[in-house]
Amino acid sequence: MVDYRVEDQFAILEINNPPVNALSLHVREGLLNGVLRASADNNVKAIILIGKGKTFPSGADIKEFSRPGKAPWLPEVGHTIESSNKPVFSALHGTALGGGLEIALFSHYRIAEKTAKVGFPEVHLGLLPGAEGTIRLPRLTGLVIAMEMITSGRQVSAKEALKFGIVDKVVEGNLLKETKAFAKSVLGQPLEPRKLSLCGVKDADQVDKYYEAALKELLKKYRGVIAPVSCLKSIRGSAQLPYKEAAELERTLFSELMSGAQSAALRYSFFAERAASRWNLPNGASSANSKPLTIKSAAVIGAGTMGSGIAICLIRSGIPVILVEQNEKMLENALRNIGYILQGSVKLGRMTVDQRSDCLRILQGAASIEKLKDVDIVIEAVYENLKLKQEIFEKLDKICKPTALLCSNTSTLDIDLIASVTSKPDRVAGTHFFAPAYIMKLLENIYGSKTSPITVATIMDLGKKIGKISVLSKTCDGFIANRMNKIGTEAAFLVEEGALPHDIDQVLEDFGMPMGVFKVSDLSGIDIGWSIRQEMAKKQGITLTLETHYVSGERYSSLADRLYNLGRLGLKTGKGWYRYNNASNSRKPIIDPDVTDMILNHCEKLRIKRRQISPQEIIERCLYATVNEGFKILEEGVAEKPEDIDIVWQYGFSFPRYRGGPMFYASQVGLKKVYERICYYHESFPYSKHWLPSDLLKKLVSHPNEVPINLWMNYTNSKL
Ligand SMILES: CC/C=C\CC(=O)SCCNC(=O)CCNC(=O)[C@H](O)C(C)(C)COP(=O)(O)OP(=O)(O)OC[C@H]1O[C@@H](n2cnc3c(N)ncnc32)[C@H](O)[C@@H]1OP(=O)(O)O
Repeated sequence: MVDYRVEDQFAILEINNPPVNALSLHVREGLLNGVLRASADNNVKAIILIGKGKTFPSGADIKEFSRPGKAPWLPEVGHTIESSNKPVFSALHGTALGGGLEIALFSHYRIAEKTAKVGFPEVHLGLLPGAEGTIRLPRLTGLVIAMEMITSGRQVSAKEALKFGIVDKVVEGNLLKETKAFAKSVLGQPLEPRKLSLCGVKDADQVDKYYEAALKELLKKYRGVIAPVSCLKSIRGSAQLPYKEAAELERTLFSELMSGAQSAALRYSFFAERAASRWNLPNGASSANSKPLTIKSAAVIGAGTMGSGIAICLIRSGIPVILVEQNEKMLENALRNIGYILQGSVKLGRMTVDQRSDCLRILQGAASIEKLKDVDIVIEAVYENLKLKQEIFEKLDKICKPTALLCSNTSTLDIDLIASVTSKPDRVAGTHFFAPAYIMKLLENIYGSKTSPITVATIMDLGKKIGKISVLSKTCDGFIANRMNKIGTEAAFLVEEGALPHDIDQVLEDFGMPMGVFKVSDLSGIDIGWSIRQEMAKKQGITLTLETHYVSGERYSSLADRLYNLGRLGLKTGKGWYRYNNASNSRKPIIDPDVTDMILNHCEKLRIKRRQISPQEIIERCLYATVNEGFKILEEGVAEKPEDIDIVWQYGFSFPRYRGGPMFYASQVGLKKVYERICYYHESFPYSKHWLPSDLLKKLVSHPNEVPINLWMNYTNSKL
């Protein structure tokens, strides 16, 4: 794991632990023994630590965090490095992160290859740099930079690292050769001034001022997240306490974070995100054995908000797009809007003026789909109507080249029904983007019963290329995301039973959702849900009224239909579940007594006796109903693994990452407890089939050993 050799009186300790040279036990042992051996060797003048392959260590081995660890610990290795009687040089390339950077900070000198990046990403794992990184970095950079880097987890370039004083030299070419050359230039110089444990923090007298300012920012930016504040406390300690005491404080704070629920969820999320990119189909095809096609050109059909957003994602990644829209005016508007949106990105510094021009150069509008015969992929994004989509796919089947992939941005419709009108159903799939498509990171890809592995591999790969997190779902009504989301349904029932919309929103926001369900509904428009409900009623041959309380034996709430009838369509009409001050163009929701009256009237008409509803019940009803559906989705193979579901929730519905996702959250609450509450709510609400307990959940609780491992999490010790 650490190869030791001596060259030109340099002991070279080459860390060899692919893929990222994580500081696993054997690496720590290798470093410790290597430094001791080199220090005792009279033929060695200096020691060089370097990573083999693509990077210097990118951190501690996160997998080790979930099991009892073994000494030597990183600080012990670090102090052995610092106290060596020979100068130690860390030669950085790739991503020198976390524990990797800490090892470098224990070294006496740091040389970085020009493209290297350094940083402390621990905060993304709900941790702090626990091998004295919070004590050492401020000694090099001063407090402000250390606070910014550690609390944000930002990776900085070699050039910036040089400016901040983190590295001593940036080199090009052969890193080892350049490091030796640098080492020769400083050999013989005293080591004491290079030992950070002996240095002070130069702006220590300003610490309270910097701490207060940074804390204020953090509390605003990371509501409910604890690690950034702990990072800050530890950095404050670095300035206020003697080195040893500061290191003890850091260790205490690190242990608290490590044993907490937030870090467990964030570490799980790190692996879940990577697991979601791996997929297996029931026929044995998988991401490991299927190669994607290269997509060189694309078309998007429909120039509405979704279509335009999808086009932006593609052109931003250099894929030329033909945007098809029959309505000329709409097409013109869409092309103009895309220009404005990209202009906004320029203003925000996310792209340059030239990059914007390059994007617009590869975008063209077209009024008909006849022009699409040469494109590699078509993404249809017209409104959610099966007949319309089938008509389009029938035409595409005749016009497009036989190898073209035909995809639909449907959010609910069965991919098999869409594919059935084509002669090449193996080339048909769903690519479900989330609004706004150019911002939201999730791409929910859907395969039908005839979708080929190549098609799946290509859309998953395309997602990665355009900067999305791709998750694969089997086709079904609503796929993973929309099928599972029961929050809106239960929230409406809770309002009928006694809660008010702002009570529910508050509880959900306190839980960590960025916005409550009723605020979201106002933002997207009350008419959207209304159309979906009307369409559903039409399909079932029923008429919905304001008194409808059951549909096909299922409980139904007509509260949102009442809002629609009152013309309260949400933010766009200045009134919805809340009121908005349109005069000042404010998007701030204001509690509206008219809505409360409307709710009370509704309950009176339907003779619903209202009661006090606790925050606990709101969370349980909204989340456990969703979790129950999640287990049904797993059971049916719609999602291959719970990680896929959690990633859909994090990136599609902004579920707080520090809670992992609904499935992980359930595992932390304890599946037995969740199951019992689901059974209780099923008894209480027999007319809501989403409370019918999932068989898989029942089995997990009663016979966990009979459940295949991929159906439960590999990374956690979930409580059963
Ligand atoms: C006392 C404690 C002291 C210190 C605490 C720490 O050091 S905590 C760890 C801090 N470091 C990090 O958080 C870095 C995490 N990794 C990354 O950000 C990226 O992996 C990285 C290094 C930028 C490389 O990105 P890339 O896109 O090239 O690869 P990918 O992310 O797909 O990772 C490749 C595989 O490596 C696994 N992996 C990455 N980092 C770690 C790690 N620190 N420990 C264990 N495993 C790691 C990752 O899961 C991938 O595995 P795979 O099986 O292929 O999914």
